[in-house]
Amino acid sequence: MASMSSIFVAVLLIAWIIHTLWAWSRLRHIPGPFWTSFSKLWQVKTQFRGNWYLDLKDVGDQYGDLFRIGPNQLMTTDVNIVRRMAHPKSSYTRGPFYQTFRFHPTQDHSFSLLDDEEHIRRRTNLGPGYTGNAHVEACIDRQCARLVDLIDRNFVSTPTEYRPMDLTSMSSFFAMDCIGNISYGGAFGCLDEGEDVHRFIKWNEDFFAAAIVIANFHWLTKITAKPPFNKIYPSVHDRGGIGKFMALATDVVDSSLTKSRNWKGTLASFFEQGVTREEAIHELVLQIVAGTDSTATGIRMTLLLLVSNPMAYHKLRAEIDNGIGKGKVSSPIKDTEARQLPYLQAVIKEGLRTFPVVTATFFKKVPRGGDTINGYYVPEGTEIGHNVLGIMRSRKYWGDDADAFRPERWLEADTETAEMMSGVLEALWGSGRYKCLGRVVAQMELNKVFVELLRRFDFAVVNPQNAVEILNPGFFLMSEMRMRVTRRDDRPGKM
Ligand code: HEM
Repeated sequence: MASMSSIFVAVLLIAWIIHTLWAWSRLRHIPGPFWTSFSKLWQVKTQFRGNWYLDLKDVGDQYGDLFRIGPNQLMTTDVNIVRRMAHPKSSYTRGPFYQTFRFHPTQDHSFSLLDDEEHIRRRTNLGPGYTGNAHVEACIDRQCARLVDLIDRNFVSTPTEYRPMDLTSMSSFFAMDCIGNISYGGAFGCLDEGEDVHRFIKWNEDFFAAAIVIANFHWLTKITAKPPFNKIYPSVHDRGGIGKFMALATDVVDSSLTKSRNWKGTLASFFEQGVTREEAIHELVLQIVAGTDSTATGIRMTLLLLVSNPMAYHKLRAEIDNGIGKGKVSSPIKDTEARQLPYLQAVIKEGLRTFPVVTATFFKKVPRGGDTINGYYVPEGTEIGHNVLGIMRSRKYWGDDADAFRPERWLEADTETAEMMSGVLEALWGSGRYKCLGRVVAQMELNKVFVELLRRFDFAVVNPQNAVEILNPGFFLMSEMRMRVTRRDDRPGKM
């Protein structure tokens, strides 16, 4: 007679088979690689290979605008679906993916909140703290000056001296110090000697490698939130990584609340809008994670694309020099002036389009009653994510040269096409009620940094055959982007 344990195992196996077949049949009419209907193995495999964004695009190219990548998970390459899911009146909700990005087992920041009502309330209160005001502009100007100074001191090569610069870390230091100055009351000091002072980059690599796997299996998020597993969360006692930023944020928020320091900017606005102490702390920590590598990737990859496209590089330099000559570009350039430089704006857009810097799934959940998308019925509870690289390289939106970095496309387009293109590119920042809160801050950084660098320096890639190391388990992890930097002898008004 079979033992109780073997009966138990058999029941479990049968239950698993029935569940798997049920999951397969719910979405069997939606195209996608066959095995993705039964398990998340494809996702895990491609994430571990660090090839997520490229593999996802390949699958999208093969299977169309709505395709399956897991038993309950679809991806879309259609910008209208991204907008529809995020529309203020839509009943779609965030998928469990978001909760994995909590930095505390029980406390949420705006990005990790699953409760939509609470998320809208939080965004309404936080929103004014993310505007690009004079305080933000002054902070970014200061960090541009410090970046220039660091390059001047440590990384200028001459015919007799070779001092290569790793642009991956330098761009991260710049973005991190901008946030420090804007929200924490002072830069963290990364740009002082070119050091990851609070070891964020190392933490980021480890965190994302683990978080992406956990995000695939939401039950792990629930387990890790409970003792004893909750020890894996960062703590204010950590000497580096995000725990250190939590300690800094706590200090800043507490001293601001007790008015022992008179903070301007982000925190002042948060408190005016009724953001609580805990909410403010976790939001400041989120800013480091959401606002460092995203913007830094935009800076480094756009610069790489420019350096690899001499015509675009020289056109941009000429526009900057000309603007300086005509008194239309101050030192440092004002945000309002940068917006009036058409080629600069085209370069920034084209850089973000050709190399979209944020490639996470951002899964949303289909509401009660299901939805019909592009003729396919999609049952409620199905998760749908953004195929960002697919959207930004789709021939449907960008034409046959979608893969090429060509800033001119933004200047050649007629008004209607240019509006369509800008609208599609906007999806890079998410959409509607989920849209990036830091968009204005990031844009201001991009508006300034290229001008401040290119007016003084020239850049050349050291290893064109392997210009940068890229791993993408869902987010970009980059290293080793060596640049040879030289001082411009022909710089306008030699500063
Ligand atoms: C090029 C730079 C950036 C890009 C492309 C980008 C993109 C995004 C995207 C795609 C989302 C999520 C959208 C969704 O859930 O559907 C997001 C969320 C967010 N980002 Fe950014 N981001 C950038 C820079 C920044 C910066 C500099 C900050 C902070 C200063 C920031 C703060 C945030 C926050 C707080 C959220 C959560 C918004 C919410 O909860 O609704 N981001 N960002």
